[in-house]
This record gives sequence, C-alpha cells and structure tokens, in this order.
Amino acid sequence: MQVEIPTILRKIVARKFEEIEARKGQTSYANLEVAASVANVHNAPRGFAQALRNKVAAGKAGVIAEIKKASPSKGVLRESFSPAQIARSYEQHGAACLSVLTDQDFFMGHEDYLVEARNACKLPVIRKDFMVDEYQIMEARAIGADCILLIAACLDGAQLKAFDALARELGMDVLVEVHNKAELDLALEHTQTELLGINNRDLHTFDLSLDHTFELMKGVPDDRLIVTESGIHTRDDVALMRKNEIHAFLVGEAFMKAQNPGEKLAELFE
Ligand SMILES: O=P(O)(O)OC[C@@H](O)[C@@H](O)c1c[nH]c2ccccc12
Repeated sequence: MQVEIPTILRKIVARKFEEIEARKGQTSYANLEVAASVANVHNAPRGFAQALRNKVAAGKAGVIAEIKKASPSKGVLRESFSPAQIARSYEQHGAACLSVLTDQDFFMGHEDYLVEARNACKLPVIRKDFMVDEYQIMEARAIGADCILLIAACLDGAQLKAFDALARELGMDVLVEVHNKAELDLALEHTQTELLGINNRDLHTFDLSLDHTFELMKGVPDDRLIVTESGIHTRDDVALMRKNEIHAFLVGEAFMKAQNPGEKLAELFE
C-alpha cells in the first residue's frame, strides 16, 4: 500500500472538503444555481481568455495580476490590504486580468474580496481556490467570477472533465494548472480549455524553478495559450520568458510586497 505524505496541498484539500460540507449546510446548490443565473444577467462573464489573448495579439505581455494577502509558503505578504484599491491600481497599469484568492484558511482570502475587486474595475477575474466539488464552481459564477482555476495535482481525469464542462456551461473560462508531464497529459486529455497554466512552484514541496515552464511547454499544442505561474520577480524573469515565446503571466508575490502593486506591474512589464 502506498502511504500518502501529508504535504501542504493534501492538507489544504482535506480542509477544503470540510469547508464545502459546512457551506452546503448554509446555502443549497439549488440556491447557488439561481444566484449564478442572476449573475449571468447582471455580472455577465467578461471574457478572461479573450482579454489575455488581446494583449498578446497586440505584442504585449498578458498579465494576470493577483490579489492575495498571504500564502502558506511566505506568510502575510501585505498588511494594508484593500482589494478594490489594488484592482484599480492593476487596471491602471495595464493588467489583462485579475486573480483573487478566495481560500480563507491558508491564503487569508475571501469571496468578498473577489466581489470588491471586480466591482472596482472592468477586468475579468479568476477565482483562485482549490476546486474539488461542483458546488464551488457554481459558487464562483454566483459571486461573479469570469474564470476558475483547476489544479491537475488535486483532480482526476473525470473531475477535470466534469468541472471544465460545467464552468464553460456557465460561461466561464478555465485555467488548468499543471506542474509536471503526467499532469499535463491528464489536462490535455480531459479538458478543452485554451488556457494552460504551468506552475513553477510545486504545491507539495514549495520548490520553485522557472525551468518547469521551459520543460513542459514543448508538450503543449500550439492552439493553447500558456500562462507561466509563480516566481516571476524581475524584468529579467519576464525577458527570459518572452524570449522563449511565453507571453502570459500570473504574478502575485512580487506585486503584493510592493508599496504600489500597479506601479510594480508597470516596472516589470513595460
Ligand atoms: O506569488 P507568485 O509566486 O507570483 O505566484 C502567483 C501564483 O502563481 C500562485 O499564487 C499560485 C499558482 N497556483 C496556485 C494555486 C493555488 C494557490 C496559489 C497559486
């Protein structure tokens, strides 16, 4: 028998199942469905993938700028934390999209932060969380998310397929995140999404290397847009990616630690 090591990712996922059970006790799936259809009228999806594509087609970097107060690897990243202010600052300085952490226990995130950030600007927003149940996908659209993240490291093929299909049915885009070849193959086999995230950080160990992007990109079909995720801190990191034909980025820490997140974005990407 294989013994499962309680890595950080496994701890997060175990906790996530408890959290979802508690939520189901408060709001039924049927209620979320109603809220999602209301959201499709008043907060129609803003076209997350398209916004990224537009930047890249214009010869620019497509930046998904992240709003996260803390992370399990680095602790609190930012004391003064106003999602609306940060969202406007990102928009002003050329972000294509926003990423908002909604996980409370490990990232000090909240659904309200997504709502505040999205209401403060016109950018499409991805709900950044650990999706392990359809309930969370319906909830994502109900709170106005334009895209969801699916992490291949914590899903099997059947789940990837079902969650990807549900998200699209609701009008959202999907960013499928992989970290190694096995996960990439799984993602390509079971999802249709045009956005393929390569996480440079291993969510089991926190090891980080930009080489993951260069190793895995070879196996990605041309019609997918690759998003390099995590560990982008300098103009040199950006230049190295762009030299290798990677033009879409997901950046959090470097912006969150800067006094002015939007100005930091401009500094790295202009
Ligand atoms: O803060 P960084 O190193 O710039 O990374 C951002 C983003 O890639 C990271 O927050 C992330 C990537 N995949 C995730 C999955 C869950 C939570 C967080 C993440």
